[in-house]
Amino acid sequence: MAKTLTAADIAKRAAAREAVKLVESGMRLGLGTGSTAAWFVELLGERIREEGLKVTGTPTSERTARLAARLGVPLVTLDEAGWLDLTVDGADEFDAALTLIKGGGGALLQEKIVAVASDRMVVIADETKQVETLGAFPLPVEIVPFGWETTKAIVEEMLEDMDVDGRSSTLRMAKDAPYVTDCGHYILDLHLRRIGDPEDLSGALNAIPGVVENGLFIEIADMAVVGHEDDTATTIEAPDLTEDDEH
Ligand SMILES: O=C[C@H](O)[C@H](O)[C@H](O)COP(=O)(O)O
Repeated sequence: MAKTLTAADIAKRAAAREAVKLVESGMRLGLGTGSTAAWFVELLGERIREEGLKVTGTPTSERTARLAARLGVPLVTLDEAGWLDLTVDGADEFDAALTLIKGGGGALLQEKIVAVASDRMVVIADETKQVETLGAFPLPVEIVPFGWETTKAIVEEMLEDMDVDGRSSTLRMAKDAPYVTDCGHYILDLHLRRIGDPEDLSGALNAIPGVVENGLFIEIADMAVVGHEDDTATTIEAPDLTEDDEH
């Protein structure tokens, strides 16, 4: 029996359906992670099967790799691809500048590596992800397991000097043990409520030795495709990207 789609599923699928139209034969694609990106992979698989579209996919997580393989999307690693034409991925929040919070599904590090190695990054999301100011969604930060409690304390101390409203953080758990990313790291979720200066915060986080990467994607997305519950989608271009196509 076919699964009944929720309003959110319809909106996510609408965004993915619009984004999959951007794919042309011969493209090397970056494949995002999460429930919205999964719609894109599914619709891409459909085009491959029905139109004989020739593309390669570079997955940003083991989850996406499994899904794409099942749907018949030919997979290559980022190093095999060398560079990507287009990456399509979801987001937990995005603002008018197309600054994103990502990592709710724990894949932020590979997602960022893949996105910056792409000529074009398109974010797909339902309209609930669009915010005026980032920060209601806890900011994921990927950290090294060694000394993680010390790293957590340093991060929280650093937050005292940042333009944010909350300063607590929690180690992400998977049942009774810390959640471990595909790259073997932990994730700290920062409960900031409001991020006044994403660039400042991102720089300060990444300057801490135990921090591997944070979930703020700044000037990486070129376009957002926003899906709506009535099964339509609208697009938003990034306002402030330089002329240079490559990130
Ligand atoms: O780590 C996960 C990714 O950044 C996802 O793209 C993000 O969490 C959005 O996921 P979803 O489309 O399921 O809301």
